[in-house]
Amino acid sequence: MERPGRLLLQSELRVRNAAYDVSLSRSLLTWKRRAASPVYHPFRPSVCHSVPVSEIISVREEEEENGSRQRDDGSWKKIREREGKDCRQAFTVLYVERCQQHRWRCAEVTFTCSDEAVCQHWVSSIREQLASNTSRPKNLLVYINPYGGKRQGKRIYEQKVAPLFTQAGISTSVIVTEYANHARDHLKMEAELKKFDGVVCVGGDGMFSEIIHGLIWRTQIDCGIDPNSPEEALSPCSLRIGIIPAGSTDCICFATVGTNDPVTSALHIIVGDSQPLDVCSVHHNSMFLRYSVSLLGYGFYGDVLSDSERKRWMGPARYDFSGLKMFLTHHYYEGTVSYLPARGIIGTPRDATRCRSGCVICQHNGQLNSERSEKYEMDEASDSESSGEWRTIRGKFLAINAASMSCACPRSPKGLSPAAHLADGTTDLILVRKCSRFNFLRHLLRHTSKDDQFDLTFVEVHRVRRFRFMPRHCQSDSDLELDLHENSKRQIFSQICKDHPACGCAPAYSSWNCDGEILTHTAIDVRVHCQLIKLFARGIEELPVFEDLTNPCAI
Ligand SMILES: CCCCCCCCCCCCC/C=C/[C@@H](O)[C@H](COP(=O)(O)O)NC(=O)CCCCCCCCCCCCCCC
Ligand SMILES: Nc1ncnc2c1ncn2[C@@H]1O[C@H](COP(=O)(O)OP(=O)(O)O)[C@@H](O)[C@H]1O
Ligand SMILES: [Ca+2]
Repeated sequence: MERPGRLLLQSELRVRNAAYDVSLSRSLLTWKRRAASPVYHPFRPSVCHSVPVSEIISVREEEEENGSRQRDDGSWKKIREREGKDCRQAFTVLYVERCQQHRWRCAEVTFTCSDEAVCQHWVSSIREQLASNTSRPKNLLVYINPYGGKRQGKRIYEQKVAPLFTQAGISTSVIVTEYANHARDHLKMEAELKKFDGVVCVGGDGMFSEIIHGLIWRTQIDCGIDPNSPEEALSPCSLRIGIIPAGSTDCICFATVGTNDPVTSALHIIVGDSQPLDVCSVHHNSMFLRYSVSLLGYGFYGDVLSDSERKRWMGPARYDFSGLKMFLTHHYYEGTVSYLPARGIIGTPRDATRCRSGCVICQHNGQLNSERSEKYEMDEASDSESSGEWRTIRGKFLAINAASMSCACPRSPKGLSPAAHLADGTTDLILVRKCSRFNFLRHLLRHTSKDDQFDLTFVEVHRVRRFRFMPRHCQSDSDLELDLHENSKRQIFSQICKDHPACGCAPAYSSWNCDGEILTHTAIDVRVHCQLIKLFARGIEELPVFEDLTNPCAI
């Protein structure tokens, strides 16, 4: 918590009929109960509270009449003045309150005072402080996917989010999508982005993917950069994106906020949080395919996704069903993975430290990255490939996963790569080699326990800036790329193929799961773009372990 600093206002006000010393500085609003009796009272509520000004949602004027509070719409005041009743002026401050498991709630406290001028002064001073905070959004462009998750996107937004935005004085322009890629194309071609301070995505990871595709594309076009080029340094997007979770996995929200809760996300948007995020670009033979921010998975996660798309009617449970099915199917995939290890950075995928709010590793590596790209711009030797840093692994794999963030989600609260960072310019490449069902189950189960899922002989993990994958069936004739249709026909064929090892594995063709979307090509080149986008989030907050000594109440 910040130090209180110079006081802007200090008054004696009442909260629920008790006298409080209330003070406001640029950083803190504090209310401290006046010592009425020195006798210890076990049931007396906490006597001192303080809220960072940055976490005040809004302030509203109220009036209190004989103990019953009324919202001030002017009419009450006139009647009261006419009748000459004894009234007190009041104002209510709405602020962020932290609950369990990283959830935030909107709490409120009402202060009363007998002097109208004092009350007005308080309201205007708090409003002034809020208005001086330039990181808060005033106009938002909201896209709702009515079709994602349990199809509750519209209801979630209207009931839980819109009232909070109204209270915080945020104006919105809301678009309920009518078809897939509606939001992406609207952002690419139509949206008047200058009018907005941010974009809100109500939906799952797939919907978020649409939003970033629209926004990144539009930003590059506006900056005169070719968004298709695999070698171009992309220009970062200035508009922040807020995620209101209303999908099936919602791992981007979970990994950046710590919970999948629409009210918590709305509050992070209102207070104007900012969290940069790495984005991977995926190309096939220099042709742009897609961007990814969470999981790029070939093999197991690709197959789970392909299979689950046909079971959308099951809702989020489709992933468990298809997960079990693909686990039992136990296919392996042959191919070559090449990667460029991330050099000069701090942090490894096996670290015990986690990416948390204000992560110093992200700050350090992000800085390093911008210095590197400046250097490379001046220096022609930007192709690290020529300097021979690339490494190549040929083999048989059950899964090839690249996690640009932890991919924590309710199914696996620590995620696919628990030590991955949101904004360090790298992705964690996880290779699960062909092994028995029993061993693969051990690996999967460790995603849900404290045990290290990488501490197994058939699993390896590398922190990389770039990687490539070439499936074996493309190596002989890479021009003969199979389209999705042919791919699935071959998969059926491979299931009945008798020519596979005795352990029960069947060699097969898979597809890439790219943030929940299936890629149309299997041979891909992936490159991480450090901190290309920003979210209305702050990363997962560290849970407090001891009393904060800078809290004025604790002194
Ligand atoms: C035995 C239990 C094993 C639990 C293993 C859990 C690992 C979960 C890691 C999940 C990483 C998720 C990364 C995010 C992907 C999303 O972009 C993407 C799209 O999200 P959206 O629908 O919101 O748009 N979601 C997905 O691709 C879903 C992946 C879900 C995978 C679930 C796998 C379940 C495996 C169950 C195996 C059961 C074996 C049981 C044997 C007795
Ligand atoms: N109005 C719509 N109708 C059909 N599909 C849509 C619509 N709007 C978005 N989509 C698509 O729905 C898919 C799933 O959306 P998402 O919000 O990620 O839900 P889920 O987490 O359940 O997959 C995405 O691929 C997105 O492009
Ligand atoms: Ca990263």
